[in-house]
Amino acid sequence: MDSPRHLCEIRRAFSHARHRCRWRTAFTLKGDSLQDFFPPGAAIPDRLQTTHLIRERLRAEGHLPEGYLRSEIDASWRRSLAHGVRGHDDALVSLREFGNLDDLHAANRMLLDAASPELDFLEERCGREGLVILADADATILRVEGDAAALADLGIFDVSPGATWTESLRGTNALGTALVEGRPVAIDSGEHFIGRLSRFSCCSLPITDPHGNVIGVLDLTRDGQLPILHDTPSMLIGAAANHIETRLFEAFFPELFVLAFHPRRPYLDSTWSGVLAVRDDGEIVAANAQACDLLRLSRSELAGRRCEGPRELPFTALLDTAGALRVAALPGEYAFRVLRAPRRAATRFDGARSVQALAPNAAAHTRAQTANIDGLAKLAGRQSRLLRALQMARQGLNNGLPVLVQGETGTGKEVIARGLHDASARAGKPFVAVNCASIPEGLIESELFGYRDGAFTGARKGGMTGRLMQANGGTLFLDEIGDMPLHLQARLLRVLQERKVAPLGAGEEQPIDIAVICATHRNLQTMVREKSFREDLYYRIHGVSVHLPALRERDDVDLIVESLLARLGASQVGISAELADVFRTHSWPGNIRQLEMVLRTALAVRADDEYELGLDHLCDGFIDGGCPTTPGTGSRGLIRKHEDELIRESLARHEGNVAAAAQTLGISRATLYRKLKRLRP
Ligand SMILES: Nc1ncnc2c1ncn2[C@@H]1O[C@H](COP(=O)(O)OP(=O)(O)OP(=O)(O)O)[C@@H](O)[C@H]1O
Repeated sequence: MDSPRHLCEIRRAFSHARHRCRWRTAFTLKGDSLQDFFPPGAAIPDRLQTTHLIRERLRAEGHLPEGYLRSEIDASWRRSLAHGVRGHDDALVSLREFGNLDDLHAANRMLLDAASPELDFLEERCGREGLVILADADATILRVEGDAAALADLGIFDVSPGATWTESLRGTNALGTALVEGRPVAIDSGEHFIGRLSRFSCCSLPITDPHGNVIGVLDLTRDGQLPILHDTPSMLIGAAANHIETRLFEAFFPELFVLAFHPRRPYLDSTWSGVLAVRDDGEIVAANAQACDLLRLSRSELAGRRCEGPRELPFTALLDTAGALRVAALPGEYAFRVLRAPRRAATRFDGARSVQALAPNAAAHTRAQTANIDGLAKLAGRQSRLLRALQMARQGLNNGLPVLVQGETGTGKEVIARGLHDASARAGKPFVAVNCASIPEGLIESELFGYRDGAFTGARKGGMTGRLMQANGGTLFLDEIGDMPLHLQARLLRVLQERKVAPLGAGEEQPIDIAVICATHRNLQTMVREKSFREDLYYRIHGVSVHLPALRERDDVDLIVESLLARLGASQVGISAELADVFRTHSWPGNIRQLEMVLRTALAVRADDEYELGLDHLCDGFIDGGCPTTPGTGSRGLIRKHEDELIRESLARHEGNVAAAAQTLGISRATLYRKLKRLRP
């Protein structure tokens, strides 16, 4: 029940907050009582008072009163609570320092390079007011500019490269919350979940790559409350994020034209202009959010279209005879500027040039020698055989050999495929995963090969770029290759041999440059003997083979538990010796995925102040007869039941939004769709 006195206090502070004026004063948060933070007689900011009282209430009564925080902050505080973050005492929040800063920087080289000029500029303009921070897509800080020492004296001592600021670890904070929300977020002083951060305000903007994937976040953190109106620093940081995204177009597509356009010429250099990456022949490969808004088409609708005139798009883009891209808009429609022409002198689009231009260049290759190789070592844990196989696979990929990853379900095949891509010369290029088991049979062909406008009844207007072409220049990961229908195996074989793709309904073939990783839990040799898998395709994809051991065969379950707990935002939690023993000897039919579910369940049932998981946190019958340890029997059923409940819960929480539910569950959308098939009556 609400305590009337407490509610009254919060209401009073809340109504002051509504009418507050711009406030700025020096204060230091040290103790537990709000009065301790201010010199006698100093004005206490209203929002800080409100949030302080709410935090007190939460501590005393264990629940968050409704209706006092802004709705996005309220939602974030509730998520913070669900993650077990403690608003008053974050002494136990350890810094999840990235093991090796060189690795962290190598893994984010493209983002760092694109952001570097903006960070220097922002430091000059806003460095005295606070900190300018760039973090990666996991909220791990890459670079900090500004007077970090001054802010450290005031209580933020853990803002440094390598420190992770996910919401699950540190509660509501602009960096972590902007990544969860996928949009710009401002956190005003006391709105931080952890009391220690109350005197600071931050605004963060996610940074997306040209395909629309969030790859980082830019943040401005200042002492004191947020100004009511957008002030110069907040506007500068918004423009900076935009410039970084445009520069990423140039870094992502060195072989393409990058164009800016806007209906009004003076706006061409502004943050409102649309940006497109366009091939020599006018085909659009990528578009920024503003381009989508201006043309009223989504990214996927734009990709693959040609700028061919009024019926397609209101402009044309073609090479002239001198090899320069000429863009012409309908009269009065758009103004254009070519931001960057391809590095090589452009010639008319032809297969030979295209493949050459898309092949990994020497610089990328050198980068890949250093980038993320440690990531593979981490994935291999203490399995020296696996590490050797992964090193061979990486070399194989760099030399154009396909890699086949085999292992039982849940052993981490997709994780390994991504790790190999990240450690290869194609790191930073597209990694396109296709789950051959989750796409309806009738759609696999169009999904893989794409189609031209009008290729078949019901085809999307403007056609669609297939997954093979989307992976051009990068890596194609064909998961569950054993489930690919026979007739498509023949088409895939042809693509792998000829390195050319013809979208459905198109006569001409386009050259393609991809590295290929396939994975399966099936025994392909048996399938070849039974004639359900083509022998020639088997030998074509079986370049370097990586066999992933089942969890019961691994002697480093402890390392995997550690990495899973960290990923679940519970790196401060450990496991008891007895539980470690049980984990080591269990047969784990569902492998790492099953272990992850068990840990998720155990974390969910532990009390807030418990930092060691023990046998008591296991589901009933996990150890005794109720959870037998032989594969394929009751244990799988029990784990499945928990898994199904988590899936239903997550879908309900996200009102049926599969992408959001998959993100919360930490699985890919394709995996969630596959699991949903099982849930259907
Ligand atoms: N080395 C690892 N450390 C920690 N977690 C891991 C590791 N490998 C895999 N995982 C986690 O285990 C789960 C299953 O991994 P993944 O989907 O890659 O397995 P899979 O073999 O492809 O599964 P399936 O056969 O069902 O497609 C994922 O949640 C993944 O993040």
